[in-house]
Amino acid sequence: MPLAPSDGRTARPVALSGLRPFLRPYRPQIALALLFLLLAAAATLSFPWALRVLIDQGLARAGQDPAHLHGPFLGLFGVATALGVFSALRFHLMSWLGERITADVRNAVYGHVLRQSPAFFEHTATGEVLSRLTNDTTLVQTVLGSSLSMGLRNLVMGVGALAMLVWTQPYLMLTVAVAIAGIVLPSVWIGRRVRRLSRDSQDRVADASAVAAEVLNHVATVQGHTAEPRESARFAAATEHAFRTATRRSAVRAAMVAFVIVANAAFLLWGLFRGASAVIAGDMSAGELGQTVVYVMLVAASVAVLAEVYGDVLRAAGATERLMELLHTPPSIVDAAGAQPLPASPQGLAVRFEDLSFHYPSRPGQPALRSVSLDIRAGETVALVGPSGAGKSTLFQLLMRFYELGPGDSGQILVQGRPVQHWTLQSLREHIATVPQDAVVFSTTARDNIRYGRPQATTAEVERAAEAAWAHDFLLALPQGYDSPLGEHGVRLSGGQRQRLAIARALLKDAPLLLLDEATSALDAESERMVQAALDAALSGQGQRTTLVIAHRLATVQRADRIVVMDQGRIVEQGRHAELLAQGGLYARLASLQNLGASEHRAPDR
Ligand SMILES: Nc1ncnc2c1ncn2[C@@H]1O[C@H](COP(=O)(O)OP(=O)(O)OP(=O)(O)O)[C@@H](O)[C@H]1O
Repeated sequence: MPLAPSDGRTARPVALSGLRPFLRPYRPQIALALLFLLLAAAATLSFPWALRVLIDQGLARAGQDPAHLHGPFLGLFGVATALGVFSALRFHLMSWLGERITADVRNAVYGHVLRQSPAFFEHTATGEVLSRLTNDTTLVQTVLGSSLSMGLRNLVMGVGALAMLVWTQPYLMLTVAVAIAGIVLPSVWIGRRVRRLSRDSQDRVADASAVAAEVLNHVATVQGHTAEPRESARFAAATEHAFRTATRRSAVRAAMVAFVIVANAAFLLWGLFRGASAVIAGDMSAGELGQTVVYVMLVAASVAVLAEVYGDVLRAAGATERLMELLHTPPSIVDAAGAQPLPASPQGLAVRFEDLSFHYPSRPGQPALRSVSLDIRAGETVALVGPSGAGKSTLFQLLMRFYELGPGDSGQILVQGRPVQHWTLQSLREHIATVPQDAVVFSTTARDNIRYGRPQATTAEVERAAEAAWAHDFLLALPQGYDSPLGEHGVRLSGGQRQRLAIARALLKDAPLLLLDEATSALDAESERMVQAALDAALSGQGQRTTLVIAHRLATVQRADRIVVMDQGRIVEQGRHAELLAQGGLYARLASLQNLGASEHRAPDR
């Protein structure tokens, strides 16, 4: 299922309700934040009223000793202090909530995405997921941490100021309502256009980042082709586009600011004029006029803020929708009802493929396996041999349950005599160690890289595994030995070293089933012999573990109890090296073409 485009066009504010489960744990903090919000709003609203009292009862009595003003002014200062304290508390609590809830959402989405099967990542780009985890959560955080709090404060204040107006100047209300509509409606219209342009400008920035990410990942290739000026120009074109879109947005926004200021001023001046006329005519006291003006200003300001906040709320609703979509995509491969943990199997796992036919979900028309039947005893070492695309890795993928049989598939996989789904996913994968063809090195220390499959392993165990995999010496020679950081932000390992590290990792995991994909990449003779020696160690577990190895070298094939030859998704031959050579079939042909028949094997000197 492809994910929705991340433009928020269809989002409605109700989409924010997806966040409800994340708000629930923080109900006390939310209640407290609302209380401070109400207290701060009450303090603000009491100001204009105090102003009227001051003007009418204080200033109006000209010629008196100003000492009687001390009390009211001190009172006002008290209100201002309360306003400051309550606002600060509200601000801090709301920001805390915004950050906390966003962090929770981010962790939940990441944890969930990590459980998705490889098929999910075939149709969802990693960049898309990352953008949701960063950009969308940031949008939600802005709204929860600031816009929503601003909106609520202005809503309370706007409604409060309106109520005070109705109470003190009911006849003015109609005029105020008309004026507000005159300011708000055009603002909402312009606001919508600003939002669209904001979205465009964000997309253009994302385009520029995409260009940069690709180029930086392949910077050596770019420099090798002396394409730096071309790439700079391509990036500059993308940033220029982003700049132009952003400029258009700010121009529209500037026009909107001008309109709001002028319209507000016109409305206020007109009100003041009417009010001043009423004071002169004796229909209204000066204090009442002052109070009314401030209330009207409060109403107008809060309406303007609310219109702006609404835009943010819509954008956050879109972001929430996209995050919830990720969070609510169930992983396609999960434990079956009543799945059992796979019991410890010190003699290795027995594996059986029964008349297995399989298509990858993205290739329903092309079978990757056709009626494969293979019985592997516990403790046996089986070499899989065959041309590229024969289906060897597919057997591994299905054993690990990275893919499940779909509607057009048939047969089954048995582990320890039970269908693979009988066992819990976690226990199944805990019982399998893998050495992929392209060994993955994480950007952490060498020690942690080896410990990846068994994080609780002791230092001595790590070193023993490294020694068996012929990795100890080169690891010791690194600048900080086993503590040297590797990978992207550390030491770069050679292809052969990476493979030995991956073998050490698998040996340390010490699982009853080892799935080994022998690397085909060309290594120099010395490196090749080291890798071969490491493989020997991995393959020496006959009787204690079952090993399935996708083999490309004679030495590996010869160590196997049995060789299974695959072609176009089928098993075409089975037997031992000499038997298969004698048969003169596909194996004999492959052996003469590849180094299967050629490479000799001699352990390197330690
Ligand atoms: N994720 C996938 N989605 C769709 N098709 C796939 C996928 N992985 C492999 N295939 C296809 O399934 C078939 C079997 O592939 P598989 O990787 O099992 O071959 P292999 O024998 O391991 O080859 P190699 O030695 O080159 O790795 C091929 O036709 C391949 O293109």
